[in-house]
Amino acid sequence: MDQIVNVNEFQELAKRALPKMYYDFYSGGAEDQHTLKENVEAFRRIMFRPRVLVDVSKIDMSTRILGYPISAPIMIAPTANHMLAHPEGETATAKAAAACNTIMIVSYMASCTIEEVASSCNAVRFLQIYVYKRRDVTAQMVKRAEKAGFKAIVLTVDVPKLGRREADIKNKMISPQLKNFEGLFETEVRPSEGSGVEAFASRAFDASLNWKDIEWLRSITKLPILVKGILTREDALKAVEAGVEGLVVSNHGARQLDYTPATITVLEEVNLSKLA
Ligand SMILES: Cc1cc2nc3c(=O)[nH]c(=O)nc-3n(C[C@H](O)[C@H](O)[C@H](O)COP(=O)(O)O)c2cc1C
Ligand SMILES: CCCCC(=O)C(=O)O
Repeated sequence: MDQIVNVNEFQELAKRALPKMYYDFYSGGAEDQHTLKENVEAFRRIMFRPRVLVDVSKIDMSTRILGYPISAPIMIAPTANHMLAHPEGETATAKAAAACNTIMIVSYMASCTIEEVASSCNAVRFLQIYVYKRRDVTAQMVKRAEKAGFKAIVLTVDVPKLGRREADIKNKMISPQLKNFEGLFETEVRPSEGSGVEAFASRAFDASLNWKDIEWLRSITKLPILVKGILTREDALKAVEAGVEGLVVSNHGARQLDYTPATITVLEEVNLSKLA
């Protein structure tokens, strides 16, 4: 770790350290993985236009998200199953967020419980949620997050069905039972063929989720609501109409629908300050 000088080097180290099934789950995209490549390539096409002889002896990149100060406009996106990579799981990620003065969005599919993450440090935390057909289970998670001092709910809206992740299908990827749902809901599914994560998602996720359900979410929580997975101006406008407190423009790291544009390329289209 001491030898790392470029963040991209982490990927090669992770490949060496992790079982193939888990490395493929973390690093893979859906279908042809066209959008996965585009997410990187589109960033590469953006070049700097440097201006010189400006006093940069003091730089302040801090900003605020929902009123919470963060040291730079970088937050931790919700990602499932951190314990597949490290025994401390999301509690270690939360400590890193606290050390960097940023916000962690804890995944609904986290390996550690909401309460474990909350008591590990004082990072500002939001909870990402999926909506299960068993709405009572989702409602319970939201209540637990409120009680544990989470500051917002991030509703991920781009998984009506799990993306077709071909590596997970080939590896017969199994995600171990998630502690948050112990005694409530079985999350470890072992199909005889294909991806256990996909089999779980099609059993659990509510594919009927739609804009009206923002009202349902509003009725069960006082926390601010962010919608994650917007890629078009039309949907950004609908989210504003639905009265949410924020949007996360995202193609889910190319893990959902393939052949969507790279997220960075739609930011301008979705720019809220330009929405009329
Ligand atoms: C291994 C992995 C697991 C993920 N799990 C979740 C998840 O549980 N919930 C979610 O909303 N997004 C999940 N994502 C998507 C990320 O939150 C994020 O959208 C993606 O890494 C791309 O970043 P961007 O949205 O900032 O472009 C996951 C991504 C990866 C790589
Ligand atoms: C069953 C959902 C898995 C978490 C997720 O959102 C992802 O892997 O992208």
